[in-house]
Amino acid sequence: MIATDDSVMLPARPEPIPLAPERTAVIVIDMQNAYASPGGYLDLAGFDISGAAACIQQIKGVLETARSAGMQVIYFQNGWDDQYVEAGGPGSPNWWKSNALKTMRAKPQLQGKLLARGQWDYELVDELAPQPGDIQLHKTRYSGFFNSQLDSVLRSRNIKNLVFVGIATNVCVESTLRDGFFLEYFGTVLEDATHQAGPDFVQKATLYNIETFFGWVSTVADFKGAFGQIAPK
Ligand SMILES: NC(=O)N/C=C\C(=O)O
Repeated sequence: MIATDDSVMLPARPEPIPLAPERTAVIVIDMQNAYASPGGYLDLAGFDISGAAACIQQIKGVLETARSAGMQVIYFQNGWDDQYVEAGGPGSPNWWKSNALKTMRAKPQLQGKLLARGQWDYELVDELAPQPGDIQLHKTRYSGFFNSQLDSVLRSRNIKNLVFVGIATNVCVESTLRDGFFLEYFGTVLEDATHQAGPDFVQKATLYNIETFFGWVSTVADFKGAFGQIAPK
């Protein structure tokens, strides 16, 4: 952990973590209609997204606090070109495991609609529109570090700490936090600003994994409490 004069202690499990706002980014994972809106991919594929609306409101509060404290906000959007070339064909495990691709194969009327750039499903939810100064990145696989600009964007800004919010905790949030761990980033997830794809136990399992092996777990209230009074430099 890197504590500087500017660091603020964020209460977290398994222990508080020092975060200097200028060395910290909030990573907003895939808050697209696909993952957070009724009629989006996860909903159509049969996942319970009833917790997504609350998650959106929590993230909104986190981003207001982060921006006013001078933290970089980075949005990810997950998906592919409209021909799904970037999704990979049968030679890619993504072609076999992606529930979006599987749903479209089962329901051909959805072909071209799910997670395709230019479609409603791919767009960020209206409530979380990026603000000037925020960075928007695209990814084609679960990890935000894979084949993306994330690492260079962070290194060029001397950012070492990542605070994660978004959907889904057990897939893209966890994948990105884990890859960040291997690249020497300190990852913290705000548990009540995330939502899982699957039963409740997968949320618990992911938080256990993060807290025990890969990073830290905190809450929206603790994040706001720690950074709510800070003015940007
Ligand atoms: N954003 C995510 O966590 N995505 C999870 C599943 C998928 O994209 O198929």
